Amino acid sequence: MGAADTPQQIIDPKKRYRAGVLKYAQMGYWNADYQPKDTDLLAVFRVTPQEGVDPVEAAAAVAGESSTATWTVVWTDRLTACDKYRAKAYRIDPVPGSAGQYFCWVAYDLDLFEEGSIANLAASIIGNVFSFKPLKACRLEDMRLPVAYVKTFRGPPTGIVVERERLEKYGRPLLGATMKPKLGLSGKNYGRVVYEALRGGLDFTKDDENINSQPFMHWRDRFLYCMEGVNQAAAQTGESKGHYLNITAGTMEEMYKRAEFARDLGSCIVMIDLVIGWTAIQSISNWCRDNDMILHMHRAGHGTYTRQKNHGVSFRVIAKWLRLAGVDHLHTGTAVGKLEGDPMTVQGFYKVCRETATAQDLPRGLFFDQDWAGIRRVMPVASGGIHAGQMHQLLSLFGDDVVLQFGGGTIGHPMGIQAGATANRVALEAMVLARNEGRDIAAEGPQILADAARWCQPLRAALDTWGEVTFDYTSTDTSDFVPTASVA
Ligand SMILES: O=C(COP(=O)(O)O)[C@H](O)[C@H](O)COP(=O)(O)O
Ligand SMILES: [Mg+2]
Repeated sequence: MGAADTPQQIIDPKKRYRAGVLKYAQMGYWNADYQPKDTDLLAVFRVTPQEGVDPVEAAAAVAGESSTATWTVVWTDRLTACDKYRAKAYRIDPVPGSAGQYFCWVAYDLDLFEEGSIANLAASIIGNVFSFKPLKACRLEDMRLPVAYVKTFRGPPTGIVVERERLEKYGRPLLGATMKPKLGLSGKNYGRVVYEALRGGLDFTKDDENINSQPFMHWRDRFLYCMEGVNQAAAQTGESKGHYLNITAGTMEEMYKRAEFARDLGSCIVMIDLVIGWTAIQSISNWCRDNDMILHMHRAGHGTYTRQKNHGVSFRVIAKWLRLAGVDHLHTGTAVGKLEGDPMTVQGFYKVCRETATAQDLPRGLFFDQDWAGIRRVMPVASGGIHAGQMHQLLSLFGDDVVLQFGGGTIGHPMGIQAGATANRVALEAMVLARNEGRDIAAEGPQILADAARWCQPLRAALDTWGEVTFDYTSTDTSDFVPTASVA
């Protein structure tokens, strides 16, 4: 679409390369006839042009500024294969229900990108364009990454299948807990909380995103006491257990040092925060691959740019990049808990993590088919304000391949941490059994939990304490999709 007088690409080289300023569409960054190639990277941006800026020109500007263009004609274009290297905006659609916003579709040639580098991809696609004055706002909604490009990444070092095999845990979600309070515990008390939670029935416990090496607990103390808790709980229960040791630090050298210590203590898993950056993520992923270590990713910081629909980067794009970069676990939302998460949108993130090929699914925010070309699958992590009383909702929404993580919902239990863990384990096993027996757990869930609580006092206490707790707020990040009536 676009106005009939939308500027078209100037073909005559004398006019096209004369010094001066042309519109981006005139420079060739808009081509409504372009047929994307299988090897192209495709992106959908949600663009809000400034008043008076033609949406087509806005789309062309996005294509231009995220590929080869600058604000004026440069003759040095002619020293390059510029027709190929120029990204092409090829389609725009008004966003349903949001006047003044447009979905702009852009195709990028594969040769614009270095193989195996998310840093390079990010610098191109989200490098400058989000500050561009003719746009009021801009959001990267989704990307299609061609198989040829996907194949240049190593992906998750472990993946869902191998993680389950290493842990010998099948047929149910895994259970975890984030340590609380987030900050302040000494190493010894912290290790005790880890032990209690694992002993009570959880598979994993976890450092919080901001636990590194503070004055109250240096990292080595944390690692030593946590592994003591892990080993004791594993020995007493006969189950494999783990604690995500957060190795996030100020330098890469320090992260490697902490990762090596975790390995030497026998930990099966280490953790990093998203804020360490793409290059650090890829480096530590390679280390995990070489050391048979599961890599847990906490998406700390993402909400600063993923949450608002009009500006930033959708988390589905971040999830795609993280799968390529190579993480084994990824926080992807709970839908029912304390943090942002529209159920359909969150299910879209889970599809990105877990499927071998992700089909277009507009109601879930997925604009493209995505072939993952054999790279391993990421275990999503549902965490943030969840409790045993929501078990039926969590299992219905997310199925088995997920870590359900209850921090406050384990440690805040009135009968103690072990009881909190037992409540979650019993709620989960009762719900999985009911589902496997063919019951409709979404509808019958509260009754299934109440029945299980009759012989499990910790579950009874959990339901009495938290059963009524809900976080019913309007989601900000929903897909803007309007189904079209089928023409019979
Ligand atoms: O500490 C917690 C949850 O604690 P609790 O279980 O006590 O609420 C995690 O940092 C959040 O899950 C992060 O959010 P997300 O998983 O959405 O990235
Ligand atoms: Mg946290």
